[in-house]
Amino acid sequence: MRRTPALFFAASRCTKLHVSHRLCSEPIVKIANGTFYRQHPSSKAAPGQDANSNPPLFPNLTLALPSFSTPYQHWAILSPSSTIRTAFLQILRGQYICSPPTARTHPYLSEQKDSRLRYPERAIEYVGFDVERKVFGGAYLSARYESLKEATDFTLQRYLTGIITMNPGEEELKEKAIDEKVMSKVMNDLELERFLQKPVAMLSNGQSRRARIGKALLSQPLVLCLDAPFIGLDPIVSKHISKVLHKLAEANAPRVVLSLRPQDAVPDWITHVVYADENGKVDAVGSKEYVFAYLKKRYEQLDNTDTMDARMVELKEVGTHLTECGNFEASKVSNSTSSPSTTVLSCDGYENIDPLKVPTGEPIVEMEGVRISYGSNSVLGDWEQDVNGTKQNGLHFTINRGSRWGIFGANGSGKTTLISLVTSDHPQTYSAPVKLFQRSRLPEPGVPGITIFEVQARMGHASPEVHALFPKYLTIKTALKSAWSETPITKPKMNEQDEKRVDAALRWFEAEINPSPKPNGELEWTSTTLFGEISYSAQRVLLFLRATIRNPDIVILDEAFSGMDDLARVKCLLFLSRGQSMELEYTDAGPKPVAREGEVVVPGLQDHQALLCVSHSRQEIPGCIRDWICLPESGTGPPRFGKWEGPVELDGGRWDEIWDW
Ligand SMILES: Nc1ncnc2c1ncn2[C@@H]1O[C@H](COP(=O)(O)OP(=O)(O)OP(=O)(O)O)[C@@H](O)[C@H]1O
Repeated sequence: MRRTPALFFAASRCTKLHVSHRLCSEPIVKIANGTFYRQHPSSKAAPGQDANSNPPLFPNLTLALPSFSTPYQHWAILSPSSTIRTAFLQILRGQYICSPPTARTHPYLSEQKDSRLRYPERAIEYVGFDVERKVFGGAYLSARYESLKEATDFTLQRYLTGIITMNPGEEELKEKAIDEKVMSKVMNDLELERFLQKPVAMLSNGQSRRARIGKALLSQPLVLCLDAPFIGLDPIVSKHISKVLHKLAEANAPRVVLSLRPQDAVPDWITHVVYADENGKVDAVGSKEYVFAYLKKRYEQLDNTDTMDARMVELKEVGTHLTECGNFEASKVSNSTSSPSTTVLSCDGYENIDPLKVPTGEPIVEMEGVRISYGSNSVLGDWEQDVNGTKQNGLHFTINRGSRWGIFGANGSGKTTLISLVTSDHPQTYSAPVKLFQRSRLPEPGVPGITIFEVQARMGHASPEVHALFPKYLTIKTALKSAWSETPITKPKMNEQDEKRVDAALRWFEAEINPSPKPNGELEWTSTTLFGEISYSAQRVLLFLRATIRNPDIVILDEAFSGMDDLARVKCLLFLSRGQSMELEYTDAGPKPVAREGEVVVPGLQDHQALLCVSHSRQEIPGCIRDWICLPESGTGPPRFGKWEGPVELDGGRWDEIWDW
């Protein structure tokens, strides 16, 4: 797909038309026919580095981000690739090499009296949400729950002010003092006041997300670039944050630029969009209406073509998901059901009403009246629950072999806390009424307690916390093999069949993991490429494989798909359910699972396994989930439980049940 000169003309004309009464105010960022590179385009590839590892990004980009405009201009970058989205935001802040160098300027910044704001990287703040716990010092789940605080466990208040030394001197306090009015406005807007005295390591994902936006706002930049700000936020908080951002953007305090994934609903207040493909080529840029009309047209043209590749499918999805209430899955189902002869399958191979029931076995996790609180703050189980017709205190929750659970609830409702009781990372697993594999952590008369090693050997766990702490210096192969070891850095205990599984999975996912994939099936790259060298999305894919490849008794996927590129996520979901027995075929109706001939070294989920999945995004819910629990916000009653007869992807009503809409 090419960007045409006509398209560019239309886009720039539209940009100009929208800057009406303040025509004289200079743009904050102006790019005129610029092409960008990670390294200097004339620099030679380092030994061992692929010569194509420095491709041109956003070739011949023309764009102006106004300092003021009437009507408003609020920009977003949309791309299926997280790397491209991030690169775009960084380019706005003066990062990456621009060719020719004069093609990118920041005219409005040179007018600034405050010298700090004359530098693009200071005037234009970037907040990315990759591996965010690391920013907060990084703590494994167990450490998050220890009551003794470490020196790095500074409070949210200190994090926000940047005063993180043990005994700050007067000078530091003065230098970092924040205007009270600014502080209280930001705290108010982001609803952060009640967490100010909490150590940052203890904040939930959603809370820490808001904290990071808050910190960026306190430095009072001219522009705030938010990279995938809605990942991991529950739908209600997402809406709230979106409203807050809209208000800030309207006041130009600061201007806000968002990066969005194709499956994200584009907030209604976004007026201008850059759509770039996964190689960094801009397909369309300009007003939202213009870009969407363009994508829609492409979408309709695609409807008449037979050949589809992954990129076309991606574009098609974007073209059908244009507004905040866009729901392309629903339209896909209603379109497809018009032909009764073909059975519609979710992208991971499930029928809308799934005729196959996985037999459930004995309980492997039993919670009978769990209540977790910190001091006077109860975070889980502060309710009366109906258990077989009688009211009982605390959380009563049983997970059987073969069951597939979705664990939902608003940000801060206790999902990760619940998971930490299952993984035994929470110190209160010892005292709380929790049984794992029918044994308590502490010995009981005649029954030895279950050890942490035994528990963790029987589970596979992928989550943002695991990701944040995963050693970046391991090779891809060692990282995956660590599924068979007690910690990522200890020697795995594997047999020949296990080794075969590792190779099969890495071959299967080479396109998603290897930064320079070669379709020759060789695996040398897996021993020469490091975990830290692959993209964020690729790291997520690898950690997903690490959690599932052994077919352990319990698979825990806590926000495991968030941050994965779209097509990688779809492929992982299919692999989770079907292993190598099915593959994706790209058709004009989207990616479609089809049976595959050939040896299956890695199968999908087995009957002896239980699956626990936590996510806020409908696209990330595996099609096999049949039971769900929705945890309440503190003080609002017991959790709600429900069942689905088929994949949530094929019926939007199932998703609405959870959020009680
Ligand atoms: N060690 C701790 N001390 C005090 N409060 C804690 C501690 N750990 C977690 N919390 C609080 O417990 C509540 C539940 O947190 P949890 O991370 O389980 O929520 P969550 O549902 O997973 O949220 P999210 O969707 O945002 O990830 C939050 O309010 C969090 O701040």
